[in-house]
Amino acid sequence: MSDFIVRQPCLEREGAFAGALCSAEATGLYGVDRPGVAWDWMKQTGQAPCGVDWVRPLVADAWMRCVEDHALPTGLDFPPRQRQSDGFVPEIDAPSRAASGAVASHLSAMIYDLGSLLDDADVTLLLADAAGRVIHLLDSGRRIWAGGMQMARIGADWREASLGANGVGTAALLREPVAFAGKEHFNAALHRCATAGCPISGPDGGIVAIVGVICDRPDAARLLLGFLKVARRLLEASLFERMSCDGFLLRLRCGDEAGGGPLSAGRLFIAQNGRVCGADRDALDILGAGDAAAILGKDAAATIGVDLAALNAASDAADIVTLVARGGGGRAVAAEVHRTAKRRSAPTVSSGASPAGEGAPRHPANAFDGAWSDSVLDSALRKATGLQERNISILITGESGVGKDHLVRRLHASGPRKDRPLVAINCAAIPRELIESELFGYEGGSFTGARAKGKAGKFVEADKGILFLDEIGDMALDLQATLLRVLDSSEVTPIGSSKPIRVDVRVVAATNRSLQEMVQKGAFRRDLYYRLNGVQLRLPSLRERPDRLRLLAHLFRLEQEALGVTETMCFEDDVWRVFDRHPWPGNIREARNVLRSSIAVARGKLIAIDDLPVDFLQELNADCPGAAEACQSASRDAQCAQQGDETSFDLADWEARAVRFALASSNGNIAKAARNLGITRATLYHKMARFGLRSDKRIISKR
Ligand SMILES: Nc1ncnc2c1ncn2[C@@H]1O[C@H](COP(=O)(O)OP(=O)(O)OP(=O)(O)O)[C@@H](O)[C@H]1O
Repeated sequence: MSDFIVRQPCLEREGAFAGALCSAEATGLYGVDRPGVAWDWMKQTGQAPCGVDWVRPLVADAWMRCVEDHALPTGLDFPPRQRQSDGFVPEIDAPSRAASGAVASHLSAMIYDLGSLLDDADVTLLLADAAGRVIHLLDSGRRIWAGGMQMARIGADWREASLGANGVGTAALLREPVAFAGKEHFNAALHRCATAGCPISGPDGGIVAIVGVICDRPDAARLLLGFLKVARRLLEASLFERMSCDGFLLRLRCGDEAGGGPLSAGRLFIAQNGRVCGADRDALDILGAGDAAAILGKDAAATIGVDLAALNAASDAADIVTLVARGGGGRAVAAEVHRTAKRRSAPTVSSGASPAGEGAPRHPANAFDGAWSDSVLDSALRKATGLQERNISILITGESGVGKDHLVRRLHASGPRKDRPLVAINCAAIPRELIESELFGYEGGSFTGARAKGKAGKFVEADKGILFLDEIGDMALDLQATLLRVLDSSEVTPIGSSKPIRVDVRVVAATNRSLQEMVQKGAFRRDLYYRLNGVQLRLPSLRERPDRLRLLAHLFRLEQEALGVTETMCFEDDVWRVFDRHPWPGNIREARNVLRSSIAVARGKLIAIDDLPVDFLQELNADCPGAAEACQSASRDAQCAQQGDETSFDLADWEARAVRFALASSNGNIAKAARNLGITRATLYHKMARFGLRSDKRIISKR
């Protein structure tokens, strides 16, 4: 195709302009892939076409910047620019520095919710910081690009200067919604895709993030852009909801009082000093403020014609005020006025109007605050708290180890019942014959072996608090009927008593089994299922979570703290690759164990693949060559160790690692560590002395 173009004189201007691409119209070629022709020409000549109609002006400008400003190579499939020395951990951490922890995590949670709208659409939804580096990524990145893994991952750099013109990076640079289709992308690696990006503004008008979509259908670019514009409204409205200020909230009405009807749209905040300190996109549109900077931070009296005296009077009299829109010849806009006070604990959502790009000055809220917030957990927690307040039963589902119990504890700690008891009962762990007495209590002497004074059941213990029914799928069928009765009547009758006791409990149930399937098979009562399943919150498995590496990095820090490691440790790049590809059947529980074990076993600050537990490596798919080799080598090592082949394996070293690991995982408990190792305590003390280990947490502080 490229040869063809160069040999076609009609595509190039003659004379003084030789070498420049002529207009597409002038060629008389119709039905050709114009961006494709222009891109091939750019590949051939190393120049960006300028002032011609082969590509949209937006694309031509972006290509020009790529060639002239960013000095990117033309006609290639190139990886995003990054420092070769960058390891995996900096790649994960870097973007979070560019976005406020609170804002990024709030948006990530929202993205998670939006992602569910796109479940079957085969698109990848991402959130990037204001410059264009990915901080959250959802769904089918892998499916779309088998070969594009480097880009479809958290930490990837989508800035135009790094990856060439693309929806996300160019939207960040231009600060406006942008979509690219197929060969409109500067980088050949993106030619199979459509990419779109849309900047998200905070209430103060500054860009806080870019929401982007990638999909493997180049013709879907416009559609993606439409979706993103809707998503932007939702995200910005939700950021506005989080804002608070000492002053006034104005709810604008679109039309004049006579003709506007009940339609109300647009909100803005005016602070006590009389300045406009926040506005949503609708308010900016209604007030004709094309650029947020035209009114944000400005004196309200001077810009929209309303002063503090008018606001005070209107809010006292529950009256409306009239604002003057800047555009449309000073059109009058009616607004309700509400006095507001700053929520002292509210996280700031201020973004600062920091321009995209490296080295741009940043508002303090955009600086990395070191806090990691689990967007999945936060989103579930938000939903659960609302449901709890409305007395709706919550059923938490998800594989073993995904954090169902953890979620309930967080829900209790942060919810309205935090000063009341949280009573957990594991329905799988209590013998069938005892569960009724455990749940409902009994009167003294009501059965053989019963305490003389009787016992209050879990329902009574949990009165005014939360009762957590874990592993509910394991409850016997006949008991399910009794449980349903109690839930419906809010009364329990202890065994041996005829006096019902009224209880006020919020019930949260959890299971890793499919209750729906159990209902179909008749193993779980349908009526109880509906009673418990007011709303179902499904926690995803670790392998499904696009942010798993960030979560692992966070858990890694937690484990180091728990083990009292004082020096900062990190993983080799290969280890992160293994973590990324691992199926994690034990989910977060497994992750914490693996991280703890590798910290304990590692000999230096850098943790390598052979510091990972062998069984963990064995769980890996064979398609992860590095890990498979590591796994083989670890198994070989273990075999050699068993066979006493000291030429290829240092047995003492292996033994020392095993001892350190056993001590760390038993938290310094000698008896437990010895049991786990299958040796006596005396032998363990002997070995500890030989390896210079102590029984407290300091054993794992690095040499
Ligand atoms: N978001 C999280 N941050 C830190 N630790 C977590 C998180 N979620 C879970 N964990 C930890 O992972 C381990 C397993 O979590 P949890 O017991 O809540 O899982 P589960 O889904 O209830 O498992 P099971 O179904 O087997 O009972 C616990 O040690 C818990 O503290």
